[in-house]
Amino acid sequence: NVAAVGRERVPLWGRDAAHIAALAQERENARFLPGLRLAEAVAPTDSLSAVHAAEIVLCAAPAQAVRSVVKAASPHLRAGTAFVICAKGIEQGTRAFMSEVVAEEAPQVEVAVLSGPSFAADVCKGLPTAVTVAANSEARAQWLAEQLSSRSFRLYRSQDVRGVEIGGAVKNVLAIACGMASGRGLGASAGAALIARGFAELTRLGAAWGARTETLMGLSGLGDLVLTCGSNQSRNFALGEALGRGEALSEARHGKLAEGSFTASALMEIARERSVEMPISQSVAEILAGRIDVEAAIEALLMRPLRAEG
Ligand SMILES: NC(=O)C1=CN([C@@H]2O[C@H](COP(=O)(O)OP(=O)(O)OC[C@H]3O[C@@H](n4cnc5c(N)ncnc54)[C@H](O)[C@@H]3O)[C@@H](O)[C@H]2O)C=CC1
Ligand SMILES: O=C(CO)COP(=O)(O)O
Repeated sequence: NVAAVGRERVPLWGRDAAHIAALAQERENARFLPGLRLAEAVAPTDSLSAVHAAEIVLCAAPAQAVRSVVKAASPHLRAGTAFVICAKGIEQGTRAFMSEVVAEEAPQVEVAVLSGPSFAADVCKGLPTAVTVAANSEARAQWLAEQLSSRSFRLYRSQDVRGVEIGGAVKNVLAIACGMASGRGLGASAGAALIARGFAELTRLGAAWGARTETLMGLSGLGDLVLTCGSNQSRNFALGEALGRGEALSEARHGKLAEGSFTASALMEIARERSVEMPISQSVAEILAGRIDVEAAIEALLMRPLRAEG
């Protein structure tokens, strides 16, 4: 809907023809965003060829599906199209960041990343939100910020593509840990400690990839971490909370997408490769893999050797 502000027609592609037809008819997505109407200009379509005419394409598929979607869209994408990744995650198996996936599958486009604290429902209701858009060139990032900003949806520009995608991927894993602490009833102080120590992990990983401190401390890093770790409106937090209450992983998802649960293992692999210590994220990955339970993970974190802060 934000992309529709000031535009006459914005195609919205989805893979499920029946769902797209229902969306076009009802002008509401009752499952994901109940009660929120699609903007007039949004034109649902099940034809990927719609991307051909676009100057800007926003890709909001789940991270593990981005490669297949981009591969299918690639023949229709023109050279120089601004391809804006909205997914937050790292690809399992290849351990690739989303910008790498897009560069491999559609080398003709100009990749950008949009990320930051923004629950879809808040954005759709027109509540004030601010996020970061990163592109390799300053001019491209500025142009995208101008094209996509509205009064309530403010875009800050950046050239730190990797820093922005690291923040989005890591905060989801950390939100699962914060949810677990909440589900276990560990209290608000423990939640704050997890956010601060989690941010130290995010910063260490970012530094290993040359991310800028301003990026990690900005909207797409600390900003999104605070949002996602502090509200069970977050699906990652809600998954952790359910696990913390003792639900099995198979039930705890409640049919919702929790990106951190798919990114955790790949995150641990890239952290290990670059010798980055990430004990909280590691605990989440091990719990999700069924190697330890929540109680054992808490015990292990509390018994870690005392060290200097940093
Ligand atoms: N919902 C939110 O508040 C925000 C979500 N994001 C990110 O956007 C990405 C997508 O999240 P949501 O839209 O919330 O998820 P969602 O679960 O609400 O919707 C995902 C959509 O992708 C479709 N899909 C799933 N697999 C697909 C495939 N293989 N090919 C094509 N389509 C496929 C589903 O049918 C569904 O329509 C995630 O990476 C998430 O982290 C980013 C910012 C905010
Ligand atoms: O990324 C988000 C908000 O910025 C959405 O968080 P969840 O995917 O955990 O719901």
